[in-house]
Amino acid sequence: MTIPETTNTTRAANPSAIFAPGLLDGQVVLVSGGGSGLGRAAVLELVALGARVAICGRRADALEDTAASAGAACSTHVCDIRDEDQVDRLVDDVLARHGRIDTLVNNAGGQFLAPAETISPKGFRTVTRLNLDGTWLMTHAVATKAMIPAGPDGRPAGGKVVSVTLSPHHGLPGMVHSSAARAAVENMMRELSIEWARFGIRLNAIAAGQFATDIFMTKYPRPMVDAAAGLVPLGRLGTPEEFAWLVAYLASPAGDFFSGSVLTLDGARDNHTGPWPAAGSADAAGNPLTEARQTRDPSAQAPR
Ligand SMILES: CCCCCCCCCCC/C=C/C(=O)SCCNC(=O)CCNC(=O)[C@H](O)C(C)(C)COP(=O)(O)OP(=O)(O)OC[C@H]1O[C@@H](n2cnc3c(N)ncnc32)[C@H](O)[C@@H]1OP(=O)(O)O
Ligand SMILES: NC(=O)C1=CN([C@@H]2O[C@H](COP(=O)(O)OP(=O)(O)OC[C@H]3O[C@@H](n4cnc5c(N)ncnc54)[C@H](OP(=O)(O)O)[C@@H]3O)[C@@H](O)[C@H]2O)C=CC1
Repeated sequence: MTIPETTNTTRAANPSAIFAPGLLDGQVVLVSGGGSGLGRAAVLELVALGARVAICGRRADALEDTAASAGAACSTHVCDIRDEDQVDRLVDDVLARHGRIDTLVNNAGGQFLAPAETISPKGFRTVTRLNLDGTWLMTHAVATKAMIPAGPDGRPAGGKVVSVTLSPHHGLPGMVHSSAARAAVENMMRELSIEWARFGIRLNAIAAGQFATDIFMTKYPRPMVDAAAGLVPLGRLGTPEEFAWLVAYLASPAGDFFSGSVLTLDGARDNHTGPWPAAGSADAAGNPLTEARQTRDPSAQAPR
């Protein structure tokens, strides 16, 4: 029998640049896709703040690599989140190892870029299974095994779920499958935030804009990657650390009143494409065009 650990006594090498050490002492967080990119950054931040973190993904080597940086507070679990039996086993293993799950971070996901008319039924299913079904399987298993059952005080243990989705919300051309699946995940979080409030479970989504992870920089066609920052009003891609800080914030007591929210983290990409003023909206000096004030003709005023 594995004796559950209670504290993270081995702090990660790099302290948080934002939060106080010990902010998440005693917490256990499960991060899917913790072996790379945004998930890995979240793991390192959570461990730095005192949490014990379980990470899952399909590639053992990627998970081990993150664990080597995170230290003894991080356990690795090979699991394909699309497979119900593997997800069941994962959650059992994490509970056996750590004794509880306070926060689930549904970060595992992805898609391929292709014109909608070329996407086969299998291709569409592949992406929706990963992003929607996988997120549901993880959320349901963690809720029913760790958060709805009674905690030490006899009441439901409660907990938090943070699911990664996608900005812009108005559709990302070439990603119809993912645009559809992420919208569904956001509504899943909203719906469950109502149903499961009675168990003390808070569920939110982080709609990530474009972030400079290794895979983002290498998977997609170069011209698109090069153009991406220029489409963001703030003029740059997000950093994985900025994502990790928001995850840590939500996991902390400061996040306790967030539920059913979609937090868009995208440098304003959801609201406008590109810098402002846009082409055609600036004067010769580059300032936004302004309409001339209307001058009122007093003689045209209606008699009292
Ligand atoms: C000027 C405009 C600028 C725009 C700037 C922004 C542009 C980009 C914005 C991006 C925003 C989002 C970014 C991110 O999410 S970055 C993180 C990405 N990470 C991942 O995607 C990781 C996970 N991904 C995967 O595992 C795979 O990509 C996949 C989702 C496909 C799942 O892999 P799996 O191994 O399960 O699947 P298969 O490879 O076996 O494929 C199964 C079937 O899927 C179809 N398919 C797969 N790839 C393609 C492809 N490239 N084109 C078309 N169809 C594809 C196909 O039907 C496969 O079956 P078959 O092999 O039998 O044909
Ligand atoms: N980077 C960006 O600009 C944006 C990213 N996102 C989303 O944020 C999340 C993280 O992205 P990012 O870090 O950039 O990309 P990564 O590809 O590095 O991260 C995806 C992670 O998910 C894991 N994963 C994929 N499929 C499965 C599966 N079936 N079962 C278990 N784990 C799986 C991968 O591990 P493994 O391959 O070992 O299974 C990988 O660690 C993804 O959901 C992504 O789509 C959303 C918007 C923008």
